[in-house]
Amino acid sequence: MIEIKQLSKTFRQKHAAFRALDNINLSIDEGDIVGIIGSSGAGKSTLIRCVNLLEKPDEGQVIFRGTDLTKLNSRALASHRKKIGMIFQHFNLLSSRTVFDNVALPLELDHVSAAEIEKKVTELLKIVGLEDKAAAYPNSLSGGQKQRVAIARALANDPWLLLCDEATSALDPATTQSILQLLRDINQRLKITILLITHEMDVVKAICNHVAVIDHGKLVAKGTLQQLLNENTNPIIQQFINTKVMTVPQELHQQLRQEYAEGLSPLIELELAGNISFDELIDTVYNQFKIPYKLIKADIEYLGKASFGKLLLHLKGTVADNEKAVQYFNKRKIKNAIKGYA
Ligand SMILES: Nc1ncnc2c1ncn2[C@@H]1O[C@H](COP(=O)(O)OP(=O)(O)OP(=O)(O)O)[C@@H](O)[C@H]1O
Repeated sequence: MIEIKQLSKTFRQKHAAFRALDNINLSIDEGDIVGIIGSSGAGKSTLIRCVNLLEKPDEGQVIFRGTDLTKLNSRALASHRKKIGMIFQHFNLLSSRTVFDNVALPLELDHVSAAEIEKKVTELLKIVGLEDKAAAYPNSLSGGQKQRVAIARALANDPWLLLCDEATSALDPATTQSILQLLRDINQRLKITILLITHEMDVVKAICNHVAVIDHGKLVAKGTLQQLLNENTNPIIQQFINTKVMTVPQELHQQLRQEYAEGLSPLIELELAGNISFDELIDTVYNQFKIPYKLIKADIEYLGKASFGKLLLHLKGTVADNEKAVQYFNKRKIKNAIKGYA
């Protein structure tokens, strides 16, 4: 569907030049939902904007269904661009136009007849679940509804590819889920390929079948999420999973001693990085080492049989048994840190 080949982009300012994309190679298959992740400033937006030539790359090719977009004149490019829809974090709707007229805009610009516009917009509003809002103005809509309007507008020209630039970042978690569900439906029912940028693990987990990681303008990893997580070497992916800090609950924190003393038990933080499941870990601690424990906190993501995330365990075994458990964690390469004794 899309092949990005040796793509580079340098922003030149008066006294400085900044290489935002450095020799990116990425191919996206028909029907894929690909997520691009990376730290702030890594080049994600620049990459997605280069795909539809909103940003002109200095070098490289963007081959869209066999045509290199970088080689087209502006007229031919405009015609190919119709098959690439785009949605944005802040929706970019026209506040002076109704929902219907916002969705109709690309069709009006394409000189489609009024009757056809009526039919198409009605159909699109139905797809995004906003049939009853056709006459409303954007200001009267919720964030999720605004994004639905933007999605309907992006679908007006029956695109093959939909680019999403942090499309759910301004939405609450429940609305995010409903927009992701809509994007998944669009992908499956309308067979539209999706390329999205996100900084949210949940978005990748919910809908992406492939992930590309960008760092300082370079593509540093690509594959299924499972593959990338299993590789377990990429600090950006690790950062992406383990963003949450495990704070010790206040009451326990007050009892916590830094040094071991008789009668105290270790409070241990464990980091699961896909090499063991949460269930196996707990089973080993309890059934194999016979250590009674208290699970203080857990922030775990499940992906197939693997688990990712952090947990706080208060191990209440004998000193020798607790020590055996720590040796086991080390052997299984499970990062662990004793936060204190209580
Ligand atoms: N028009 C521009 N002129 C100069 N520098 C730019 C321009 N656009 C982007 N940059 C720089 O290129 C780098 C990559 O920017 P980009 O917006 O692609 O990053 P990003 O990964 O999308 O970041 P974020 O997650 O914060 O949106 C940044 O250092 C940015 O400052």
